[in-house]
Amino acid sequence: MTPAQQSDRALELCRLAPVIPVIVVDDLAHARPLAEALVAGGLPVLEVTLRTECALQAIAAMAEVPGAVVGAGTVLTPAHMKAAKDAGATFAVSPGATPALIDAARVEAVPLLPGAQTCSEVMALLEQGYHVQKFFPAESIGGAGALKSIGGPLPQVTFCPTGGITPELAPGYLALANVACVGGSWVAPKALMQAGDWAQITDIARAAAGLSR
Ligand SMILES: O=C(O)C(=O)C[C@H](O)[C@H](O)COP(=O)(O)O
Repeated sequence: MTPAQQSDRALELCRLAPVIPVIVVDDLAHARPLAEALVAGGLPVLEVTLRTECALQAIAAMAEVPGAVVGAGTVLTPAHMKAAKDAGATFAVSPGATPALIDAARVEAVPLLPGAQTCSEVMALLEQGYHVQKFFPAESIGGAGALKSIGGPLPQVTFCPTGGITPELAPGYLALANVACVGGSWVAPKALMQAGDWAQITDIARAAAGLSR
């Protein structure tokens, strides 16, 4: 799968909803009800970060939820890429990109949404064929203003900004021509997961799914 084909698929996923939940699962028992709650609220594309012990099992559990499109986040190495694919992840997100990771995405045929911060990083990824990229950590590196400026010379790159984005900040990103969707953890708050308040998570997801772009 070429980088351009990976980005084509990433763009399809980004268009399914305005927000991709960035999920940290500490307790495997939360995986299925969380995925059900988010899908019910209108957010089908789920990024499960490989930051916890049970992340791979959580991906497998969520992948069984009807309507869920489950991918892995915090994919840093070829080993992560392979493990994520084996668990059932259908896409991978990374805060950055390395030659080894890009090679692994091609070998494993997993669409990668690679991260970039600077114009040079954006250009290097574009040179390889990645026309859809994650802009991370969005709020710390200039926010929507920076992304709008990058769109001047590089309008052919579409972004999923992530990092520090809140429901209040999301519309400013979604209004930009070079933003397809945003990523954020606010739709899967730890406290509500621990409380098992899936109904409230569905409400938060519904509000996020209703953001216009
Ligand atoms: O894990 C990764 O691959 C990352 O790049 C980091 C995440 O995108 C951010 O942690 C998003 O979290 P918030 O800033 O709370 O919305």
